[in-house]
Amino acid sequence: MSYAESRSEDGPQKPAPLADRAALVRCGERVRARLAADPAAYRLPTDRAEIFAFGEFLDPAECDRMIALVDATARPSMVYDLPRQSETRTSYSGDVDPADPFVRMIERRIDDLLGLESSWGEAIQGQRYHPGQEFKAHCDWFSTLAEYWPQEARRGGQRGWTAMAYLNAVEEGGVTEFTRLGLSITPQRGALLVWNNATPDGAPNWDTMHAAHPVVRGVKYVITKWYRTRRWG
Ligand SMILES: O=C(O)CCC(=O)C(=O)O
Ligand SMILES: [Fe+2]
Repeated sequence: MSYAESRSEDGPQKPAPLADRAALVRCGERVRARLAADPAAYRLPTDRAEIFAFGEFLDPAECDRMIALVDATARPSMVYDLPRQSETRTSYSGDVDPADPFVRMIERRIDDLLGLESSWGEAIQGQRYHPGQEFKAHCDWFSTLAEYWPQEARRGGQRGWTAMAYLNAVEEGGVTEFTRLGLSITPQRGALLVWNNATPDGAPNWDTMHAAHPVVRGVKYVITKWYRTRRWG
C-alpha cells in the first residue's frame, strides 16, 4: 500500500532531520539532465520548484484502460495522518494491479521518461474523485519526524520525484494547485505532470505543496507514481 503524507495546512514548519540527502541530489541531477534533453517537456514557470508537464503522455485508449483498472481497485483514500484522513483526502484510491502487463508497460514508460530505476518506483496508485471530493494541500515527501518514517526509511527512503497523469478532463473543478507558487493545472486527458519533491541540494521542498481542488461536476481520475531514493518495498 502506498500513502501520501498529509499536510492540510500551510502552517508553521517543524524542522525535521533531513534524510537521503545525497541520493536526492543525485536523483535531481539525473532527471534534470534527462528532461533538459526532452523537447516534449514543458517546464512550469517557476524557479522555486522543478515541475514539468507533458501533453498526451497517454493516448485516449490507454486512459480508458487505466480508468477501468482504477474503478476495479478504488477504495476510500488513506493518508498516514489517520485522524485527519477524512478531511484531507476524500477521493477513492488503490494500487492498480502491478502485475498487469499494461500497467507494467506504462510504468516502464514513466521510468524511461525520468531515467530513474524502475525498482525505486512505488506501485502506480489510481485515484477517483467524485463531486465534493478533494485532496487538500500537502507535500508528497515524508516527514522524518513522523511515526511511519522508520518503516519508510527501510522500504526505499525518501520520495524524490512524483509522476501524475490525468486520465480524463473534468467537467468542472478538480484543478491541481501548487498553493505556494500560484500555479494551477487543469486536468487534461492523458497529460503527465512530474515534479521534484526535493530542492537541488536534497532537502524537502515546501514549495511543492499542492492541493487537488474539489470536483464540482463530473468525475476525476488520476494515476500517481512516486520514486524513492533506493529500491522500494
Ligand atoms: O489529484 C491531484 O490533482 C493530486 C493528487 C496528489 O496530490 C497525490 O496523489 O499525491
Ligand atoms: Fe500529492
